[in-house]
Amino acid sequence: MNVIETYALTKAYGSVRAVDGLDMRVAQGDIYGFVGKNGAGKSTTMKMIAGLDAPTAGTIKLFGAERTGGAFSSAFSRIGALVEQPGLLPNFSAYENLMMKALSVGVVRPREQCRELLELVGLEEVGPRKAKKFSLGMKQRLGLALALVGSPDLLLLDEPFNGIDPEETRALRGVLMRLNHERGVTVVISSHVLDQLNRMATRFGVIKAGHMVREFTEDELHAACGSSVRVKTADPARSLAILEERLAGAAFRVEPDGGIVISGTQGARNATARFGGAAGDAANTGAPTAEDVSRALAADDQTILELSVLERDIEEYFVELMGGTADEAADAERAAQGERGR
Ligand SMILES: Nc1ncnc2c1ncn2[C@@H]1O[C@H](COP(=O)(O)OP(=O)(O)OP(=O)(O)O)[C@@H](O)[C@H]1O
Repeated sequence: MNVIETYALTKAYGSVRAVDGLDMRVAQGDIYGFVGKNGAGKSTTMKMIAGLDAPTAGTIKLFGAERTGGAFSSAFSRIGALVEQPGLLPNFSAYENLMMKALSVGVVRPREQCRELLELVGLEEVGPRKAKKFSLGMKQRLGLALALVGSPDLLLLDEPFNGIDPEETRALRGVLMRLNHERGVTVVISSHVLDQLNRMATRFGVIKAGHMVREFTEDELHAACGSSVRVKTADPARSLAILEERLAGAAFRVEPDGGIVISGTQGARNATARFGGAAGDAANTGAPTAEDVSRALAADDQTILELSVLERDIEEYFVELMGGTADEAADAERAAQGERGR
């Protein structure tokens, strides 16, 4: 079941379309990495899904129930959100912060839940210390605990790793993975820093200028980024037909110059559409080797003009989809590390 579905979701601030016709699908049990450059529209999307902002147009379905415009939906009670600032009461302790929220949302046995949440996020020892004295990482973890009050089924986290050091980052990642594995909580995490998402996300959505560029699973990511073989022959259409027949299970993409790229599942449909062939549902069984490709073509006397093995870096792949350059990605990573060091 999909926990989140958006259809042509749009948010305009005056002439700025922060989110522009976004289609998004998050399935139950996903850890969904929502990736995009600064200003791509991640926060605005998260706010609309959390019910903190109303869409200008489009539809949001939560847990299968539709809502349009800004209408309230009971689905919101199943969502925990850490979007923008954690919203802590600075002069209260961690426990008091949690208790206020637990009482305001009517949690049954609030004391037990608050103690359990403090333990889950590793803040059980902080005692009466006021939240304003906490480190950034501790504030993030308390923000996460607040989002978890009421035991939500869906957690929305906007840039949760921003500004926290590597140790805190690891601790936070561990908590999120436990929530997902042990309690089946679906987690959506937005970030422009790939490193953290890469280590935990099971699905990804890449947003660029307010619209979804692509959604894919972890396996599809690795298939797209694994090594692949590129071959150019004198008769690309015939060569493609031969390769599809002899290398069943691989995926094929035809480039504008007629070069055929053989890899995992990515791009299989392009090849099929272009030559009207029948690539079928190619499962990712790993890319065939250059030898496999040349042997298959040689058996049919195809003339090979070029043959090469391509390696693709995961970060480069994301940067391509997000529409940036590797230098920009490196700058963003340095900026994030700077914030973490402060
Ligand atoms: N309240 C607002 N009023 C006007 N423009 C806004 C508002 N909120 C967001 N925007 C604009 O909408 C676009 C998308 O912003 P958003 O914060 O959703 O992006 P983002 O992907 O979360 O970026 P970041 O990682 O920097 O937070 C940006 O151009 C931003 O300047």
